[in-house]
Amino acid sequence: MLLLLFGIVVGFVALVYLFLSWEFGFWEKYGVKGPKPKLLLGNIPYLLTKKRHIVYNYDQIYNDYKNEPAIGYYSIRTPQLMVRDPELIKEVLSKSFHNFSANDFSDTVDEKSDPLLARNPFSLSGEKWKTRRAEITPAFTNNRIKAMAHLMDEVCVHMTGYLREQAKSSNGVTTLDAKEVMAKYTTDVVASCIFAIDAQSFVKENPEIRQMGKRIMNFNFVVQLALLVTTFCPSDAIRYRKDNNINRTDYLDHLLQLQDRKQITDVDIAGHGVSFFADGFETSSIVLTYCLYDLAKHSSIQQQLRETILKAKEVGGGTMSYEQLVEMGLLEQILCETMRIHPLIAVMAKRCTADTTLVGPKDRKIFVKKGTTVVLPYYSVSFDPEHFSDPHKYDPSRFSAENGGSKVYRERGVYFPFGDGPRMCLGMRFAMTQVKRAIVEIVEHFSISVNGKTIEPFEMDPDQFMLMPKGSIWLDFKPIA
Ligand code: HEM
Repeated sequence: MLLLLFGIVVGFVALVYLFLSWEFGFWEKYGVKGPKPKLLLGNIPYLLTKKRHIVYNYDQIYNDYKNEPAIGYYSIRTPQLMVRDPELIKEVLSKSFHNFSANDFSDTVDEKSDPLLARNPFSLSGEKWKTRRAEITPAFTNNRIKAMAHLMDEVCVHMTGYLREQAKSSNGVTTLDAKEVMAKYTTDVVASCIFAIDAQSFVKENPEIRQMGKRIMNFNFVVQLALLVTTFCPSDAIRYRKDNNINRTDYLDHLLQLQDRKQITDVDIAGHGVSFFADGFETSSIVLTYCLYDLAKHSSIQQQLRETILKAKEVGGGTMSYEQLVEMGLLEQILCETMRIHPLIAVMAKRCTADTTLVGPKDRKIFVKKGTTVVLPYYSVSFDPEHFSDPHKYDPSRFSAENGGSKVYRERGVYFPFGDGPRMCLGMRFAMTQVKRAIVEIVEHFSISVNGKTIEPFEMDPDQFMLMPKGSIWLDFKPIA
């Protein structure tokens, strides 16, 4: 009896072992080099142990295989491919898009249990993705964003008032978690642009919509999005606008026109609204936080930007036009460098949608099987001295017009903060506008410096999907008289 029990246990352990290690010869079979995986953990141990952020595992793999165009590794037990060569990165994002048209987690969202997230282009593939993307693309034209710019102005007034108040009650300088302040700003802008509501993040102590936003970023989507929608469902806004014949050139207006033309449902509208909210506020607030941090660290660049802003306003007769804002060269360079030196994500993960062979330098052939996850190591590429000289140095001038702007790096396949190709970020123009508007507002009215509460050098927080340092970023805001 004891022997039988022993046999069952040994058999079970052997089965588990086989299950976990079955695929471990995969990359060797296809002649793709890569690190030896560990049982249970594969090559991304931080995924399970959470000792550090997974970005450090990916970065190690990237740097250990400098001469390989692509590296085969294992996520727990699953073979995945890291594409390292910039030409191949371009191939995956653009040239061979038909073979890599899905995001890694596309189609994992169930439309029945999560009808709203299932309408986000980010989580779709194939025809459904095409349809949803086509539905909202016209909402992000230059004219539509220009028409929404005054909503950003309104939020900026609230933000400046809030920061001034905070400074007044703290002897002239206020120390704040910059990420929290920037999230208030982007939440209010996005809520105003989608639902035409004033979320009052700078007024209320604990605004409901900020609470929802925080929970959305905890990835407990099903419950949270339902909550968000029941609280802020645009149905009331839709009914009100229809009943009162109100026309505003905002996102909701675009969706209502779409409903007239294409018979989409209220749930479709809510889905698009929630997508905009989820995609729109967190990403931009992190970029904003990092940009303020860089300016706080480099006071001469901060001052140079302040002078540029004041000059532009002088030319504009005391105000800055939308065109002046989006075309301000120095601000563009500063933001490009922020998005390089502080990547938001470790890797961009795509799924191979048809068996294909990538051809690397020296005619190196890499077979990619349908279903394989292919990651593009944005973080590591950004710090690769082969692509960016002195990569850890903050230097906005590398993106100056004389040096060819961001275009040169994009064309080389080494700079893609918004992705590239047919799935490139839909909200890029909107994001850049809301980020630029807030930077201009703060730099014009406040002198900013890094507070000692910020833990440096940064160690990325393993509990967050997007790259944010542990303890957040704390800045001192001092009003300029
Ligand atoms: C600075 C802020 C932002 C950054 C850095 C950013 C970055 C990205 C990236 C890297 C992707 C993946 C691209 C790819 O798969 O090739 C993406 C996709 C997307 N982004 Fe953004 N994003 C930002 C802001 C926004 C905003 C404000 C919105 C909407 C209001 C938005 C909407 C989307 C959508 C809908 C997709 C999915 C596109 C598709 O799969 O077809 N993003 N974004």
